[in-house]
Amino acid sequence: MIGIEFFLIFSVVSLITYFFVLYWKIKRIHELAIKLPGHNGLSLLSSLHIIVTAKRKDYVSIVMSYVKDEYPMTKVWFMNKFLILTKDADFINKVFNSPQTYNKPDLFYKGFMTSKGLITLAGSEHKRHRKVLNKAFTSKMMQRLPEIFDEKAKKIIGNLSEVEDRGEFELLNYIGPFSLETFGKSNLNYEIDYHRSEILDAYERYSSVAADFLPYSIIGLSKNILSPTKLGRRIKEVFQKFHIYFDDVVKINKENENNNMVENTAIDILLDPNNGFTEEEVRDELIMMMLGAFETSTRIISMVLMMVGMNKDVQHKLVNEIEEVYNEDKDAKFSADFLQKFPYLEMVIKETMRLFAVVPLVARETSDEVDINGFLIPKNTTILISIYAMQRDEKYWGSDAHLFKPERLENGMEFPHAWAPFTGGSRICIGYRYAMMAMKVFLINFFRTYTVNCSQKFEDIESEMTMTLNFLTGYKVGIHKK
Ligand code: HEM
Repeated sequence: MIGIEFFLIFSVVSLITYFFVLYWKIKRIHELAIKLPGHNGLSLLSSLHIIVTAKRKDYVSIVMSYVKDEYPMTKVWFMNKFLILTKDADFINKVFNSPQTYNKPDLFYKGFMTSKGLITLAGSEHKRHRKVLNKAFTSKMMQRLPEIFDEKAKKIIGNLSEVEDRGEFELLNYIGPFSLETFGKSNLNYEIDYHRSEILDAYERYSSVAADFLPYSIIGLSKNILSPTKLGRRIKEVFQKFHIYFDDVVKINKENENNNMVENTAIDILLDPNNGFTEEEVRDELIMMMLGAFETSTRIISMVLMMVGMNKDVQHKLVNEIEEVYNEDKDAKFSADFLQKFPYLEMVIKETMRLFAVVPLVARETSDEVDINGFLIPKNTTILISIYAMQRDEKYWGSDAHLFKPERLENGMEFPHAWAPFTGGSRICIGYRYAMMAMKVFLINFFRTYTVNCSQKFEDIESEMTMTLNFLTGYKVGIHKK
């Protein structure tokens, strides 16, 4: 009897102590959180309710409904974890540039992705990797890219002849090879054959497990905890496939050390012993770079073709711009300078990326208390940045913010920080200029050969938000030879 009483008293005292320590730890966070503007936001119960009941396709509208216009942030409590959600351009710009908001939260990134690549690395390790890898993306390195992009674009456009004048077809199957094969040739010194490559199978499995894992990551679970479950085993299998593939790419590069196509590509830099990367770091960087490059570029090119296919006036203007440039010089070769001659094309791409932020939500974690535009944000706060909501905010883009109108960019942007599909600051996408160049080269080649039509109505597009934004309604267009 005494034993049970003692046990009960001990348990109650332990619980009280536990909650007291927890409370003490987060007291300061609470004190600061209360002073931040806005209503107190989501409680634990409402956060849980959303996570349990929401479908993936609802995530976009849920985020949109919680980023309020009247406040620069929405507060969310999850257990003892404090999060803020924001779409405020000035606030976001400061977050991208503050040393105290340099790191990523555990949420999705560390719990799921590989740990030694740029997307997840923290602090000085990230800085070291980034400084070295930046060398693969300098202006000098960019000069060799248009030729590779042009060769691959012409190959894909050749393949498109099998679907020309045959009604609408799914674009991703044709654009995917362009993004993946250019990535292989320019970053891995490796010719990937999209249709025969195991990497595609691994990638498709990855997309599916990443989406399934998302709700678990929000409640703080990592792939290690899930390892005994079916999902855990699927995740392990996907990463094993990536490892086998990239180990092979590394092996081939090492064997061909002396006859590399180009020096200083990403893989050359990673394998250079002077840079001191471990085997695991090399592999993780390659996986992350591929994940960063492939889906994003494929989706944006496809989205641009759909937008142009829906807007005859835009197509007319775009084709005119391209024809005028080539009328002046029929045999013009692609180069960074040459690509400057297509300002309307750039507007069309940027407007598509504004409406459809392919990475809709990014996150940072405060490593210390930090003043962001006059608001003191507590240490260990997760800042969720809704690029999607910011890029559709009427405050920055006017009452027609929800419409596709490349002309709005004619005289530059009134609020340049409100356009951030590659984010900003020191963790801005490393492939920003690479991606813009690749997309331009592909689209110029495309519009010299084909016209495009898309019967879908803009307002009927349904999107889902996982790690990237995806059109649930597909990416269908028809094409006609000019
Ligand atoms: C349209 C195409 C692309 C878009 C929209 C895009 C967007 C992004 C975004 C939003 C981030 C996250 C930055 C952050 O958390 O602040 C990112 C990071 C990254 N992207 Fe891209 N990306 C694209 C293409 C590429 C390409 C072509 C490559 C490689 C060749 C690439 C490699 C990376 C890497 C390695 C990172 C991590 C950078 C770091 O944390 O230092 N991306 N990208």
